[in-house]
Order: sequence, then structure tokens, then C-alpha cells
Amino acid sequence: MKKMIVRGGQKLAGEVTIGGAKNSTVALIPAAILADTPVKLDSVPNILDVQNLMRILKAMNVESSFRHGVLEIDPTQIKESSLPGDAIRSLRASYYFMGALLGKFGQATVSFPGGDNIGPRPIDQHIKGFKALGAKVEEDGNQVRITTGPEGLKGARVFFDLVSVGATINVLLAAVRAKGTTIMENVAREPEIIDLATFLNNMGAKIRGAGTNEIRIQGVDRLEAKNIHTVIPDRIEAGTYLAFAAANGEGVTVKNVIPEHLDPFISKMVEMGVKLEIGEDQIYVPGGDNLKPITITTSPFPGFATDLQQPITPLLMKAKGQSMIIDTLYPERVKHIAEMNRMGGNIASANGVITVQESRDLHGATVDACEIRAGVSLVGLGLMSHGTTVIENAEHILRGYDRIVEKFKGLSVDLEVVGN
Ligand SMILES: CC(=O)N[C@H]1[C@@H](OP(=O)(O)OP(=O)(O)OC[C@H]2O[C@@H](n3ccc(=O)[nH]c3=O)[C@H](O)[C@@H]2O)O[C@H](CO)[C@@H](O)[C@@H]1O
Ligand SMILES: C=C(OP(=O)(O)O)C(=O)O
Repeated sequence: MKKMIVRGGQKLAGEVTIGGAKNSTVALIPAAILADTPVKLDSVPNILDVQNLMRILKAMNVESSFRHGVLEIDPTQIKESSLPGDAIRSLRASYYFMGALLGKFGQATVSFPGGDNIGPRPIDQHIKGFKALGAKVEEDGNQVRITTGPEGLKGARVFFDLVSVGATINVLLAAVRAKGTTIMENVAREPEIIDLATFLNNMGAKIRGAGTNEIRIQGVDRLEAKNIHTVIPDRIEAGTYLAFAAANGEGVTVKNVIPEHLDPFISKMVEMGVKLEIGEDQIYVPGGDNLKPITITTSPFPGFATDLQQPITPLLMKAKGQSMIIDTLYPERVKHIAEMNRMGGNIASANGVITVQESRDLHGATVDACEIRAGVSLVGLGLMSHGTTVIENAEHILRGYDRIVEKFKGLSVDLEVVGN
């Protein structure tokens, strides 16, 4: 188990450069197996999810190498094989191999994925989409087996009952090489979906409408990578540093940001009274005082991201009065609350509403990361507290935060990761 040691009372100051988006990268890597040529991705974050995806690729005889943010993947010798269950279970996005393998071979056998423990995470909409394309889906214990007849996948119209990032991406991956046209309605509009569509279109795919609520895909026989694809900046990592800089900073510039991807988050910070200076691709945070409480309701993009409700919580704890969070996507995403209250917080959750009171007397404690965003929010709170905070199960944070120790060092903050 890895532990993160956070010494309280350290202020963030200086610059931090945001890495490539985890939630793009974890879709782009499975998508790479659809290519008939080697693929190169740039601005890839150095995170555990990438290492685990590389292990899954290796099991399929797909060689990959990762150096200085460049990930090279050679899927030309790919073989259908059984995939390592521990790697599959270590991250959510391993379920994208269902769509990608289905697109490539017309069949896939993949274990149920892992990912953050943030409440129920069904995959019924993914399965609905695969079935609409003509696949047969059987669940056998912990495995999902998806097959097609000799005809393979056939383009179809799919209407999703709810907006799901994962289902949109998974069905898109299957449809890219299906015969004919697929029309997906009520799809997610997250920037990471546009990034994936851009990557695939540059290889010859015919995907239109990514970023709107209807995507049309005309299946193609071949995909060839001609250029290196640069992953978009991680808006969740950016939001995390912006919130921590406002809560506990003395002037921080967050670089490599697409401010439009953070509109609802930025407007909530401004509503609190944080005086952000927003440039074309960077945001300066002078630190925040006399903050007003706010109410946040999470929703699919372009709404306030559920992945940022926990990272903004340390900032809400500085506001004068009670803030409220309603997480419509994951009402049970509350693992951080007990841990923060052990550090002197006063947070409660009832009937789907999280209430966050101002907390002045925060102190370090031994706490559990629980999951990626709960874990990182404890880093932010630890820095605002007296004494030392030890965050156990820090692997959760390292799943998705690129070179976090190095980045905090660049902000004059000394974090330590210990253990194996
Ligand atoms: C790797 C990745 O990109 N992860 C993100 C992705 O997760 P993920 O793709 O798993 O999240 P979804 O967008 O699918 O989930 C949205 C909501 O739909 C529900 N649902 C989803 C699929 C389904 O078949 N049936 C169903 O009921 C979920 O329980 C949830 O309440 O989007 C989430 C919501 O923005 C983010 O928190 C995650 O960081
Ligand atoms: C929930 C998240 O990730 P995943 O879907 O990979 O579990 C997240 O990034 O906040």
C-alpha cells in the first residue's frame, strides 16, 4: 500500500502545467487497437491507469512504450487472448476493450471493470448499444461475452436512455468498423469524446457530431494513423489545482488549460468571490479570502463535473456559511466526508444533499483515500490543516493524477509518497 504524507501549513505558489486528460487517454488507448498501423499519442499523463492499460495491451500481443509523455502502441500483431483480470479490475475504462475488441474481431470477452467506488455503476446502456448493432451479449459470472454472427456488426440507430460517457464511447468504438451507418442519440458531450472522435477521424473514421447529443458513424474497413495525436488537457486535474490554489495559495498560474472546458467550475469559483485572471490557455489564481458559500448541482457536460465536487470541497470549507452539493450523477459519491470530518470538517450528507460548513480548526490525521477524487481532496485539505496528514491507499490518487509529487514541488509544496 502506498501512503501520501502531506505536511500542513504549506502554501501553493508558482506555476503548474496540466497534463493530458486521463479520461481521454483511457479511451484512446483501447481505441488504438482498432488501427491497422502503429499509433503515437503525445501529452499522455504518467498515471497508474496508463500502466495498467499497457499491461492489458501486452496480454493481447500489442507492444507499447511510454517515454516523456509519448505513448507508442503497435497493434499490428494483435491476438485475441484472455486479459489480466487484476489490471481490468484496477480501472473503469478497461470496459472500452469490449467495444474496441468487438469492432476489431466481432467478438470480445472482458471481465467487469473496476474504477472508483462512487456508488452503483451499471453498464446496461453499453449492452443495449452492442445489441442494437447486432451483437449477442452473455454475462457469465464476472465476465461479459459479446459475439456476432458471420455478418459481423451492422450499423443501427441507438437511443440511450440516459447520458453516459462510457456507453457513448464504447458503442462508438464498436460502430467505427461496423457495416453501414450508426446513429447514436442522447449521447454524452464531454470534450474527451470529441478528442476520441478527432483521433479516430484522423485515422480515416467517419464520425460526425461528437460534442452534440447525436453522433453519426459511417463504418470503415481500415484505420491508419498518419499523425501523432496530442491528448487534450485534463480539465479535472486543472480544476483540482485551481480549487487548491484558491483555498490555500499565494498566487498560482495553472497552464495548459482550455478554459471553456471548465466554464461551470470557473463560474462557481467566481460566484464564491475568487478573482481569477483567465487567459487563452492559462488561469491565474491570486488566492481567495472572504469567500461566499455556494450551491453546486453536478450534471453531464456542459454542467458542473461530478469529478470536481470533492476537489472543490476544501475551498467550500473556507467560505463563510453553508455550501451545498447535489451530485445528480453519483449521489453516493460521499466517501471523502467521514475522512474530512476526522480532520475537523463539518460536512454531512442526507437525502442526496451534501452540506459543507465553514471549518477553521483543521488538523492532520491518518485517513483513507477511498477513491481518486476523495483522495486528492484530502491532499488539498491536508495542506490547509495543522500537523501532518497520512493518506492511506494513495494508489487511488496515482491512478489519475499525473506526476503529482513533482507538480506540487513546482508549487513549493513538499508531498511524499511512501510504501510499495
Ligand atoms: C473513465 C471515465 O471517463 N470516467 C468518467 C465517466 O465514467 P462513466 O463513463 O462510468 O460514467 P457515465 O457517464 O457512464 O455515468 C453517468 C451516470 O449514468 C449511469 N449509467 C451509466 C451507464 C449505464 O449503462 N447505465 C447507467 O445507469 C451511471 O450510474 C451514472 O449515474 O463519466 C463519469 C461521469 O461524468 C465520471 O465521473 C468519470 O470520471
Ligand atoms: C470516477 C473517476 O474515474 P473512473 O471512471 O476511471 O473510475 C474519476 O476520474 O473521477
